[in-house]
Amino acid sequence: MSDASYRDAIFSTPLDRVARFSFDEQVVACFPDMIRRSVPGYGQILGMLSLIAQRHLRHGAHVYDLGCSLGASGLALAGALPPEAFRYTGVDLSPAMVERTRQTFREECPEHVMQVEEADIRGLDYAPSGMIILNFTLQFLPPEDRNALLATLYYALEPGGVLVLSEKTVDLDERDNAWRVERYHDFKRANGYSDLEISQKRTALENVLVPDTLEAHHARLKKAGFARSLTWFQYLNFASMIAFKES
Ligand SMILES: C[S@@+](CC[C@H](N)C(=O)[O-])C[C@H]1O[C@@H](n2cnc3c(N)ncnc32)[C@H](O)[C@@H]1O
Ligand SMILES: O=C(O)C(=O)C[C@]1(C(=O)O)C=C[C@@H](O)C=C1
Repeated sequence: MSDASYRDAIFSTPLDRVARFSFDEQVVACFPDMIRRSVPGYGQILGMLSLIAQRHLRHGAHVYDLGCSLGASGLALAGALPPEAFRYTGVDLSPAMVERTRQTFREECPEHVMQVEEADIRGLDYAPSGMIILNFTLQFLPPEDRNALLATLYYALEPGGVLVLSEKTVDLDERDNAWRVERYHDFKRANGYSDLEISQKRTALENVLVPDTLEAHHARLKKAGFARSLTWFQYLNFASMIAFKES
């Protein structure tokens, strides 16, 4: 079955050398379990994406899901909106993710228009769209590439379009940051991860997932052209923002 998922045990045994985190086949095989146990509020964010689409999306508009992984956002939209309500393009750089997601969409929502492209989101020729989703993807781009991508996305959005940006975040204040990170590690422990798994994953993500502050995100969105953006969800050091293109 295409949605079969194994329990994430990637960092459960001591590794001589912890390699940089990458979205390879090992991660793909346990990704649904990994993201559900590692991202506070992940399910709630997915649920809200379809409510946001129902409110903001022009009938029949195009939706991009950038860094779509296994297409969870696409499945959420297809579960809530009829086939004629939107056309979806998921984009991901990982061949293993793309292959599996194409199969999932064929099996789970054959009536909906669901495309998946294997590409780098920094080099795409974007079609006009009503909604663009960046669900925990911008954090994996080199920081120097983030402004240009958001400016491109601003131009790709139709008037009245929305960008939803979910990210792991940091606090400028060291004590606040430490408190959030410690409670995040408690959250992971409560979800069955050991101290070894938490620490080895942290090492693997160093300089791979580079988080920004919420203030930096909103400033970047403004610079990209969005006159208005707000944080609609926050749970510890994970947040989701929405930015509006004026109609
Ligand atoms: C944390 S996952 C995203 C989770 C997914 N959006 C969800 O909601 O389930 C980040 C994804 O971004 C993809 N990615 C990272 N850099 C990328 C790039 N430059 N272009 C396209 N995809 C990229 C990775 O392959 C990975 O699948
Ligand atoms: O496990 C962590 O520390 C995370 O930051 C979670 C996180 C993410 O935020 O993208 C990191 C890598 C995987 O893609 C899934 C979730």
